[in-house]
Amino acid sequence: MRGTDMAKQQMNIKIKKGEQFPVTIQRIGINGEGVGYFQKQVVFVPGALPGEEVIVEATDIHPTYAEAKIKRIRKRSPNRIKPPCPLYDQCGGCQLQHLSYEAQLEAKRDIVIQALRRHARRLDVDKLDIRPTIGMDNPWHYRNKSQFQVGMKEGKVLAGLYGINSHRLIDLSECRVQHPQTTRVTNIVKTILQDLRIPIYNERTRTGVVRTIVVRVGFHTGDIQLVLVTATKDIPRKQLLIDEIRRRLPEVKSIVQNINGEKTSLIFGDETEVLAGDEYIQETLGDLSFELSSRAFFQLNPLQTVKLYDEVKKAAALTGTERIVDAYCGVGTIGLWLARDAKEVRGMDTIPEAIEDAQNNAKKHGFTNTHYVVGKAEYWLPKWVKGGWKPDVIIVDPPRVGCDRALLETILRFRPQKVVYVSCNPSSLARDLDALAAQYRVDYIQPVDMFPHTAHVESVARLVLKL
Ligand SMILES: C[S@@+](CC[C@H](N)C(=O)[O-])C[C@H]1O[C@@H](n2cnc3c(N)ncnc32)[C@H](O)[C@@H]1O
Repeated sequence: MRGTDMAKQQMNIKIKKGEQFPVTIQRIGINGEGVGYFQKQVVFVPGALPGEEVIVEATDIHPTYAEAKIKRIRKRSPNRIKPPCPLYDQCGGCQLQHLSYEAQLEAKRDIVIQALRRHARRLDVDKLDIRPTIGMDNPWHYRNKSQFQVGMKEGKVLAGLYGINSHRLIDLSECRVQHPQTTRVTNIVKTILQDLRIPIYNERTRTGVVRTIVVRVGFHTGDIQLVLVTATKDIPRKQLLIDEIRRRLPEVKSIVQNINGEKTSLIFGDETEVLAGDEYIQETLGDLSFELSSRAFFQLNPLQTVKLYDEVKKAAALTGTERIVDAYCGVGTIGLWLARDAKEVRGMDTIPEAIEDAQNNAKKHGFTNTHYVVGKAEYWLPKWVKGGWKPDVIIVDPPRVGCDRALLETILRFRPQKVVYVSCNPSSLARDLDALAAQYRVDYIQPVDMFPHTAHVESVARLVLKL
């Protein structure tokens, strides 16, 4: 990311590894690190904050930038606070706990601005309406899903996240950004795995069975789903394991096994089996309820999701006569949020279970104006348009890589009135807005904080067709 961001600058870094020097931090970078300059060379300093003067030591030298660690803070930012989590320095989950929440919100808006300056050369960023980040009233315990890797250390089962820039597993028996139920369930499952001596997967030797414990909680329903991701289909003492989970965690409504035998950083494999209870859990957003199967994407911060979707609704400004596309629809949440105000909603997603959930969710609420299909957005949109079905508003909510070029080209070719771009990655947002700027005016961008204390920022961009 940094390499490609900086590559265009063709800068030759003369800093040497181990060299110590002062840096004044200018801004927060896309990964949450402080970014400053030393003799016009870009330096990334994890843990440093805008306005701080720090003495650093270069740790890694790249062709266009250096990475450095703080040796001493010469001038502290007034926004620096003591990170509330005792594991913050080790765990790689959060990057901004040392920054006050108000300042995090400002930094996130700035991250969006920086990404636009770098990747959206066609846009006059200074003239864009980039709004203050919408934050949370209480920015803790907001995550509805934990995905903790499982490991063994000195005969003890651990579950947690990998440490900063390392593959060392940090055992997290408590986490301040997770809903307390997710960590409680994980802790009990960890004990059960230990008691029953279920083999834990070893990444290095590629032996053992249990890889990841995934727990998803319905904030508004209290439903809990547990997914055990295993490297093999067989689990020694499987029935005993299921019985023990049911006995000690009767509140878990859905117990699922997902099999992933690949050497991959992806959590889930393609095969899923319900071990006990239901296939789905329920969650509600506003007055809509959703069935969620284990592999389907669902926003991780339900309290902010309602604010995010209200922003999408505001940006779409529907009158009831529009045909809309909910591209990258997941379980259909955005489209259903808007369906009452639209003539027709069509959505697509590559995960078949998500589409099945979307269809069930639409049916359950009695929507007859929705239509969901499995497949790539870049395949379906051109097909619909060629077939004579032309949407008035397109909502895209792609994964971090952004939209496929073919999808953008289809939008540019047939020119719907409005595009609402929901993005979890400012860099791909900026790149795609730059492409769309050939035909669209960026009316405004609204950042929303879905992940307090991390460097992630979600944005809703409203684009209107140029006259
Ligand atoms: C950021 S999620 C958005 C989900 C949904 N809009 C929501 O708010 O819950 C991105 C979704 O895109 C899907 N996806 C990834 N690549 C896709 C593609 N090329 N075409 C359609 N869907 C895709 C993923 O399965 C995932 O559900």
